[in-house]
Amino acid sequence: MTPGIRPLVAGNWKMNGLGASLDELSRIAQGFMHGLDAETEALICVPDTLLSRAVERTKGTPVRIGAQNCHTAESGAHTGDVSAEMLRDAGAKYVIVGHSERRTDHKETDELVRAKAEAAWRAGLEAILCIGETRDQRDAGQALQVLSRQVAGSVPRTATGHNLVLAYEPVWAIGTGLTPTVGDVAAAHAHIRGELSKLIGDQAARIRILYGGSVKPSNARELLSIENVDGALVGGASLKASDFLAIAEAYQQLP
Ligand SMILES: O=C[C@H](O)COP(=O)(O)O
Repeated sequence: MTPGIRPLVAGNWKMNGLGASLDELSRIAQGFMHGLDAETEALICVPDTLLSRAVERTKGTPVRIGAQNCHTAESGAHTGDVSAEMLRDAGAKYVIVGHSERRTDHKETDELVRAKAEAAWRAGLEAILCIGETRDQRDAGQALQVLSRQVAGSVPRTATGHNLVLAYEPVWAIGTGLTPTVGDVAAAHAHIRGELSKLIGDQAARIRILYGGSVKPSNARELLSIENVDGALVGGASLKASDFLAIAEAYQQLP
């Protein structure tokens, strides 16, 4: 946790969820309506096909809806792509950019990720920008170096605490049940804050840095209590309302 920063617990449904999964979303929204601390911001990033319906389901609740990717252009001849403006039009408030699955599957570079963050801002969305090292990079002792390169290459210099959230997701921890040690998470987050500070100065202290990678109810409290961890980006466990709510509750119970 970082004093003075509102924590964010965000779910990323990835390419999961048909209409029926909106019932889980309704349960999440109910959980935040009744009993969960309003100090913790809640967000679910759904597939584009569910955006409008998800916004409808969460209307009047504290849960916000986001998307998982956007094109850099506002409109044009880009078959199959969706612009940040279109996501905003459908009711999204956030968009994830540079998730490692997109960096790998679609060969997204730091430069492209930076352009997507800027496209998100042009449309009035907040960007959740993902960075993180692979297993090989960690084993080679290059994790912090990789994070430095990704921050310098993909974070626009106009980033502020109002338009950017950073997510540290070690690639090897995503969907594997593995997590870094508390010491490694603390070192990575402190390093990211330092690199942000070199890039954007004082605003670095205002930017939320989420941890992502196999967050579940049983490890949420430990992970979320680490210094400079300002919330979580949750994949698999965000598909089940009871798990997602338990993760958010873990945050609420921190001293
Ligand atoms: O965006 C979320 C992350 O990729 C984490 O996924 P996971 O919680 O299933 O490991």
